[in-house]
Amino acid sequence: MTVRVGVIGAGWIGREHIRRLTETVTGARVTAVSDIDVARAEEAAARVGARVFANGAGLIAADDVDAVLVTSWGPTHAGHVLDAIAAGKPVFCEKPLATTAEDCLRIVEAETAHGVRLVQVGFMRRYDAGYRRMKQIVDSGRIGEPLMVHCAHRNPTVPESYRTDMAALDSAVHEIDVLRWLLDDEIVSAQVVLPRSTSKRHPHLKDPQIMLFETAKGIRIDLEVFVNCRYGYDIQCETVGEEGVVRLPDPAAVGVRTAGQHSTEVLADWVGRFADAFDTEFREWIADVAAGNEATGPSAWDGYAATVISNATVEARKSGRIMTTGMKPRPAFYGGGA
Ligand SMILES: NC(=O)C1=CN([C@@H]2O[C@H](COP(=O)(O)OP(=O)(O)OC[C@H]3O[C@@H](n4cnc5c(N)ncnc54)[C@H](O)[C@@H]3O)[C@@H](O)[C@H]2O)C=CC1
Ligand SMILES: O=C1[C@@H](O)[C@H](O)[C@@H](O)[C@H](O)[C@H]1O
Repeated sequence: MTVRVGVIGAGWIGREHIRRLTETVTGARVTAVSDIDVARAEEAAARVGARVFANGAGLIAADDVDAVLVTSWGPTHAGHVLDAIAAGKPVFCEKPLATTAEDCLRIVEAETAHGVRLVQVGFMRRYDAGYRRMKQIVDSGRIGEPLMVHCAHRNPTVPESYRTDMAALDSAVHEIDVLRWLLDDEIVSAQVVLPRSTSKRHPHLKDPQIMLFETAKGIRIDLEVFVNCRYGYDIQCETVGEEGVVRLPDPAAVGVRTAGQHSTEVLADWVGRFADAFDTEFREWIADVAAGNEATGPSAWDGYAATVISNATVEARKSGRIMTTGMKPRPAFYGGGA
């Protein structure tokens, strides 16, 4: 069966995913596109022979849309995801699932009432080969019980529209999700320490930031988010256990020896760094939809958890205090226990 996908939001990542579903993933076809910028929707749709819809609701209701991909701006996600659940259609939502905990919980409640998992959230790092290998090693017990995790999330630059809160909401949210998954543990508190800001930032921005998280088992995580590091897009992660250390590999790159130096390339952005992870993420999603299976990737509950923790991180920075996340207990529908 070819899965007919409708895409809401034809911006940067929407166009990337339309290309991916058309050229890289087998068993999928983009049949519908909607964007509040109609010219953008028309251009993206014309490339793949899809129909253009004036709004997300019309696209979700269309007979030739089997599954929905939401790649619009964060604050619009909840409405589209809720419409897809109401229509009983699988929906892949780019991060964040929703920008408020309340909206995430509305989605969780709607999906639970529906009774089958329809929602998958776009936390693609869980599909990265390096993170997957790290998880195998942590789970195998080879490094003993994890005690600490040291991470860095560096972007070369960000646009002027990037605000200080986005270091947590837009960037660190990826570590927040992938570390909950890697450690099979919950983040219970957040703190933010602000070093001297780089002179290379837009004046309104606090950059870099050091985020400190504690998990329910007492594991300590330190995360440097530095979005004007200039030199490239660089994601680092090292888990320290009682008997060893496991470190995320750098992406494969050839070594160049010339002019008295030995160098390897640092990638420029998340598009290249996580290209393979995005491909795997979509292959698995399409395979699940085609087989009529429940969604198996990051769930609406994971989306809720990431939003709660990233919002607590923003509050921690603003207040200068350690903030507990105040997360609700995980419902049985999402694998929670008594
Ligand atoms: N997984 C990842 O690594 C990444 C995820 N993202 C996420 O993807 C989403 C989109 O990001 P970008 O593509 O960078 O933004 P963008 O601004 O390039 O594109 C968003 C598009 O959505 C459209 N749009 C906004 N509201 C809409 C609505 N209600 N209905 C239809 N279209 C609407 C806009 O006109 C725009 O064309 C964000 O939630 C962002 O956090 C973005 C980059 C990387
Ligand atoms: O999601 C993403 C962007 O929105 C964000 O701005 C970047 O910092 C992340 O690395 C990227 O994966």
